[in-house]
Amino acid sequence: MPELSRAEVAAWKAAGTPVVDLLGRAHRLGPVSGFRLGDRPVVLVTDPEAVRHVLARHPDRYVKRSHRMRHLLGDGVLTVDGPAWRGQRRLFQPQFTVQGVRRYERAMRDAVADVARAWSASARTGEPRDLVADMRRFTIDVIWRATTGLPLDDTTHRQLLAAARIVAAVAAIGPADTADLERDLAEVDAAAGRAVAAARANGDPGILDALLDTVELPDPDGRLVRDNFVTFLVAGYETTAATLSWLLLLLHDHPGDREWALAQGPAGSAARTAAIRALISETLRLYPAALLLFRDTTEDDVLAGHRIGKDTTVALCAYLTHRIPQLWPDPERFEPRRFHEPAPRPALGTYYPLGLGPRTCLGAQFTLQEMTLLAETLLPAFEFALVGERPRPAFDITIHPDGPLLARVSARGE
Ligand code: HEM
Repeated sequence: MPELSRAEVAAWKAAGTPVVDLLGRAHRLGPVSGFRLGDRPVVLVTDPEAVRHVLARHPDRYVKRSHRMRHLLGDGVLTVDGPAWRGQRRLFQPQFTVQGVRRYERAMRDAVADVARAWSASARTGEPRDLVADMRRFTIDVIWRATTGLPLDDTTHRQLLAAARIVAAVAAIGPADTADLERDLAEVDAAAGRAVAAARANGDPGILDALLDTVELPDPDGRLVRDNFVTFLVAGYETTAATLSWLLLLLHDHPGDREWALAQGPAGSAARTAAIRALISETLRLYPAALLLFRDTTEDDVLAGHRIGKDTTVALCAYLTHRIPQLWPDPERFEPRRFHEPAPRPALGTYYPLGLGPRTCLGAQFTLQEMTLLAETLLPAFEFALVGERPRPAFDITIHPDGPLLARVSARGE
């Protein structure tokens, strides 16, 4: 297998450039390539056939092992593997189908209405807003409401933002300050405790109900329900907020595409929804929020004609697959019509912002629905003009804007 030399990896480290540069160098060697991080061999996979092999055809040979986020997420559905994972996934699955997520639509619409109210107020005063902060608050609000039935209050918002600091600290290469980590964990746990209590008291259906009602997965100390609340928060808020921030920035730069989507049909029509979904799909192609998916091999295998040994770490990078010109002509261009009929659906393994195979994103329909509802409400009602510096992509655990997206919002009539 083609491999980056230790000298090339050392040169990348010395240059201090983002990890995506290292990945890009390895990717140029071939569709499956290797490099070493310290003593650890890593195989980078970007080729669609190999992506299918790892994620969809042989998930038993390529498994999730010890997760860096275990300290924060505990034994929730994202981190565990084997029978423990299967039991939780089976329990939650019905709530996250296209039908299942309809039960959270009111929570989502109420959260969208709060954003629209805040934007209307800013449109009247002309005060710029940070749209990244707005999208973060919105996505936390949706998860909070879908769990508890209550709107997000400022204390809870502040406490749950601590989860993002923990994720960043664990992902950072240097040693984290454990005192800060423990303090942040206590903040998250305080809010998680209130979420679970409110979920138990709430008569409406919520995302934790499957666990609260079950006898299949006993949870006497309430740990599993806490772990899954934090899992849904961490898996669902920064990823969705980053995607919505990129969507707003891309539409700011490509106003013609926004007008195209709105012109496909009147408000509430299936035709308009399909076009808005195409805007979202193309945003997820250019900025698939989860930068890398990791798996470990349980046995020797042959991947794209290369032998790889047991206990090798495999990293899949949708960001690089989504920019292969042979798969995606003119890949850097924002072109939502790639995802709009009569365009064919992308072949399996060429497009996987939400993963693939049995461990595909549990919240896929949930996130698509919340993003669509937000876009359907805000795009026809507001214009926004950037003020200040334009954020660039930061490549951490997620691909997110590296700073605020300051914009002046104004009302527009449809
Ligand atoms: C744009 C937003 C989102 C993106 C890009 C995204 C992406 C992903 C990806 C790529 C995976 C697969 C990870 C792997 O194979 O290793 C995943 C898994 C997961 N996601 Fe999402 N996600 C998003 C939103 C959400 C939301 C809103 C929720 C919850 C409400 C959620 C819950 C989960 C869970 C629980 C898993 C683990 C599933 C399992 O292992 O069985 N995600 N997500």
